[in-house]
Amino acid sequence: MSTRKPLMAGNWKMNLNHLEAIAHVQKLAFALADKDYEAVEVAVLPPFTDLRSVQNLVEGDKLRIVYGAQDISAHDSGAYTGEVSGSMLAKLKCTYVVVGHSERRQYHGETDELVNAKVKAAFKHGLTPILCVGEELEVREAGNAVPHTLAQVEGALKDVPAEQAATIVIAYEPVWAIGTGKVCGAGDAQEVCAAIRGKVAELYSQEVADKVRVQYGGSVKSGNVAEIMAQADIDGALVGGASLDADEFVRIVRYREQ
Ligand SMILES: O=C[C@H](O)COP(=O)(O)O
Repeated sequence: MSTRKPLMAGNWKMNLNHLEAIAHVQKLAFALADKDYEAVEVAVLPPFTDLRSVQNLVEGDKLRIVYGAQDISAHDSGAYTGEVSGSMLAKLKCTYVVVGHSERRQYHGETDELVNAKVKAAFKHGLTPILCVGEELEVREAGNAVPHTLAQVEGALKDVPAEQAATIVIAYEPVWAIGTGKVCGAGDAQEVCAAIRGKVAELYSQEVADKVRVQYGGSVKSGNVAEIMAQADIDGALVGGASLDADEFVRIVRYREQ
């Protein structure tokens, strides 16, 4: 039986302004009971502009919800217009930061090298990366989902020490399942997530691999989360669209009750 605590994280993407964020987190806090936080870790990943408001709420009301950002600069500081540094996110007491989301890879040209630099920047500033990996539809159809995804894992972890790697969260998100309503079959998701853990064991050790939490992401909803979470190598979900509906996200967090 795994001792890894499941992480249910809501990636809001470019949705909810800071006022909406406050209302949303209040709703989550109101609906979640102590036993929910004991069973799983609940995280929200709002846009940068919401982080201060979420921090004030979480600290002011001592909420057990944690939060993080959706991206991080590979640079520490300086003339990088539009970028947000790891030290800025750490100052806002972020726990997590999403790195290498397929939308960043696709629309902002992020390469494995840049993702690797961002993973290192996150660790440098005491943030836990949620490293996103996963294949496009044509890659899956060609039968290359596993090698494609493992190459992304290896690229992102290049020169990352074992003690840091053991704390990372890796989110397997098949690109074709993101926001499409097409969820990856639980067995297929398990196959890739097990291969990800195997790759971490190969790069480091089985001990490190056993500590790493591997999430599934891609059209997760209350109706499919229980089957996904029943898989041996899946330790949580990275939820996009369904995390914008507080009631639905709470149902996802409570997947064990289904
Ligand atoms: O980060 C979250 C994923 O991109 C999944 O998004 P989705 O749940 O809307 O498919």
